[in-house]
Amino acid sequence: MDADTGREPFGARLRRAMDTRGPLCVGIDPHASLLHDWGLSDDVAGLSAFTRTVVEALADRVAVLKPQSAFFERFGSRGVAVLEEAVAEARAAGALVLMDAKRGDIGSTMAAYAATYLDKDSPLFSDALTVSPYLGFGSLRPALDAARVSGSGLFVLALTSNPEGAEVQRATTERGPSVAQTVLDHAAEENAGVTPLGSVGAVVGATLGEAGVNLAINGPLLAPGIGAQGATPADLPGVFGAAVGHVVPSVSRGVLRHGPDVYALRAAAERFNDDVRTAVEGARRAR
Ligand SMILES: O=C(O)c1cc(=O)[nH]c(=O)n1[C@@H]1O[C@H](COP(=O)(O)O)[C@@H](O)[C@H]1O
Repeated sequence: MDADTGREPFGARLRRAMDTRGPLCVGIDPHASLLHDWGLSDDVAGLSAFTRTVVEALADRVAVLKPQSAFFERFGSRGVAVLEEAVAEARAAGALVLMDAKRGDIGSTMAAYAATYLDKDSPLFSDALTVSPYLGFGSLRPALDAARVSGSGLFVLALTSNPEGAEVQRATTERGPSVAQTVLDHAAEENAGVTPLGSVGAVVGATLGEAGVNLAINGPLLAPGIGAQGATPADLPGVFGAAVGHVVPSVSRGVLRHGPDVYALRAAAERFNDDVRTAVEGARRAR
């Protein structure tokens, strides 16, 4: 328990969930093409049916569910209402909800985003939030403070899975290290001394081949890019090296394409979890 908040911090809750349920995070990304493939209409009714099915299939068994806010926002306030319901239901069923909204703004506006996702009285209150540090890591301070108060987590974009990210993230700072390394160093400072795992995570794409940065941040490493973007669980040891035990591999379409059958969705998630465990264990034995 955190002495100040009385709530178990996100990092500790995530570590336990990864150890008991497996490390996989499944993204809830209701693409129009997936709604079509599931035989659903591309409207709020289709969005709602899709989201309920994913939550019913997976919230009681995977460690993390990651709704991608954009796919809900595109339907306006009624889409956001579907998102609110999904967050509450997934959390009630035992999944940790990572809201993928990639928020980032100047401090005072960032405080409003923090109130939206990291205040326990907000309708969109989530266990963790993805944030962008590209207005300067310090601009995230209101979110870092709010997360600490509510026992929530943050995942800060460091090296994203898309090829366009490199021109910003691999650029070197005046002090020498890359921009991404500077972000990771800030995350490490936030997590210093925390056990068993800090609550400030970083996003590092599974597609990178080799991260080429120091990933020892004492926090979770969200690894998107598995499945539809071409990476596989077997790539994880090569990308993450000694930090692979802290990796939360994230898959959206690679699991969702197996719906709408709930058993097929469960089987797909289980296969990814098994493949990740095999890859991580193999890397541990080889060390
Ligand atoms: O933060 C993320 O989740 C994220 C970061 C990143 O570097 N790359 C990335 O693809 N994502 C998200 O992860 C999901 C990937 O979806 P799939 O490619 O279908 O597995 C999408 O919701 C992306 O927005």
